[in-house]
Amino acid sequence: MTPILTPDGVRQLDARLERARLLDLAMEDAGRAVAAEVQRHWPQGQVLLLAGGGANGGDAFVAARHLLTQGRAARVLARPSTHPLTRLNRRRWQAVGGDTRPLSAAALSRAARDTVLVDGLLGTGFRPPVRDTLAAVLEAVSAARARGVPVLAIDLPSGLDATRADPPGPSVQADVTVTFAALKPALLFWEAAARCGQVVLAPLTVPPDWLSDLEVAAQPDDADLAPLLPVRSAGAHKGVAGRVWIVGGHAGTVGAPALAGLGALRAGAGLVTLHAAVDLPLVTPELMIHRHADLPAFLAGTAPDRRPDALALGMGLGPDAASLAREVLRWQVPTVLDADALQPELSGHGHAACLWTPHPGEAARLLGLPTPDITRDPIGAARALQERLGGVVILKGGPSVVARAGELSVSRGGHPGMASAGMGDTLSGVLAALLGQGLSTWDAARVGVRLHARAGERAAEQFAYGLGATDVAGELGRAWMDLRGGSAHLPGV
Ligand SMILES: NC(=O)C1=CN([C@@H]2O[C@H](COP(=O)(O)OP(=O)(O)OC[C@H]3O[C@@H](n4cnc5c(N)ncnc54)[C@H](OP(=O)(O)O)[C@@H]3O)[C@@H](O)[C@H]2O)[C@@H](O)CC1
Ligand SMILES: Nc1ncnc2c1ncn2[C@@H]1O[C@H](COP(=O)(O)OP(=O)(O)O)[C@@H](O)[C@H]1O
Repeated sequence: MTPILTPDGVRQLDARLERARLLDLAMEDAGRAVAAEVQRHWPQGQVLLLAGGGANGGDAFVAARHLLTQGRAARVLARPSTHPLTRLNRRRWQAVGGDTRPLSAAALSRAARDTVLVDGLLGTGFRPPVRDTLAAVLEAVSAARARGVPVLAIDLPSGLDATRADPPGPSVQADVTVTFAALKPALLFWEAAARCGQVVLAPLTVPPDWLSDLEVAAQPDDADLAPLLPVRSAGAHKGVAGRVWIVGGHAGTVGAPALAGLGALRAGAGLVTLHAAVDLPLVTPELMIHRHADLPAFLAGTAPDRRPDALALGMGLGPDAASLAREVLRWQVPTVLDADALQPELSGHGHAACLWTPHPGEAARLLGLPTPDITRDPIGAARALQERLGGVVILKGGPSVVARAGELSVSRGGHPGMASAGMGDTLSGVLAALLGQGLSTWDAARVGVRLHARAGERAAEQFAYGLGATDVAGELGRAWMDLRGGSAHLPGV
């Protein structure tokens, strides 16, 4: 029987051939980018490339060919492959005189001396746990690195699951990771990111629609955020620069609202008032402090024209936080809900100008999940929180994820020293200040987390260890100028 293509069949075949051609071009781009980074970071000496059976291994063969033709001593240790493009690039490598030996832990240990190692074993197609003899190979890579052999990972270090923020088992520690087309969660978050070393994002010359229907999150540059910063006109007075309330504090946690107030002040709020049922410390004389014998009655009785432009509620507020939150949510004023106000019973009571700011523990409480489920997949968790709570959600961490309906953003920067008590309180004040100066909830969230992270980076230059929330608040003004592009000069001033 002889097969015949219908007109539709001809068109489908054309589309398949075009896709195959694009995949070949993409692998060529990927391997070329890897070779370029090897040349840039380690311009001398031998290069030993490890090729797994999938397309990650194909990238290694392409890189080896480019390195060899550029005069570098390159060798490949490879797993058998059934992947057509990987097999094609293995033949192309051999056609330029390239040498391939079978991969084993023993062969790797013998060869990995006075060389640069390129890890093309497992990429985005890896599903944990590591099986076969690969676990021993990963150990041999670690042993080589411990002897001082530098490691460059292709797309992501082998053993990491691209979709997860935590290493699922043993994985390669890379000095440099060259990734393609877009960042993956493993390259961004917590411990997995720490395995990647310096991350280089290499573009691929693929059609624009290659990623557009896949992309779920974006990481804004400072230049994207700078135009969103509020600008104070020359004739401004304190009444037009945002009247912000901070509602928080309880016996034992009176510092939390004070830190939020400081954050609000340093983020440019014109008038910041703290409302509490207990005495708050006057650590910042610019803040106005009101103690209320009956805080619920005070909030319930606040007439619409006395309400603030924005508020943050929950920092150290104690067990009444959820009922107080319900009261202020009725006002429909831009509101940051943090800490004690992050209770599951508030689901369905929010509004569009509501900004929820859980850390992973609070996110776990809101979603009724164990905390490791949140830290394993911060992007998925932020999306689930937003769907449940509405408005905009910031899932705090290193880095933080910002979610609104249908859109996700991952912040840049920050510092591990920011993992200290009170840091989130300062952020809630910053966010309330930005809302009070007229930013939308989405813009306030993205600008606020970046401003806070940048201030943390700056403060860490002085107090890398033992970083405190007040140190970070003190750097907010300089962080603001950094985001603006280094200029203290405001338009029209
Ligand atoms: N992003 C882009 O646009 C581009 C991406 N590109 C590249 O493609 C890569 C993805 O390639 P991919 O899909 O072929 O998968 P890949 O990561 O090589 O893994 C498959 C191999 O791993 C093995 N394996 C799996 N699980 C395992 C386990 N538990 N334990 C042990 N082994 C296991 C599996 O073995 P098998 O199951 O077949 O026995 C198979 O051999 C991507 O990371 C990037 O480098 C560029 O080429 C071009 C543009
Ligand atoms: N490792 C880290 N890298 C970057 N930022 C971090 C890191 N750890 C914590 N942060 C930031 O510090 C803040 C901590 O907030 P949170 O846990 O709510 O503190 P608290 O409840 O004590 O005020 C968040 O904004 C978070 O993004």
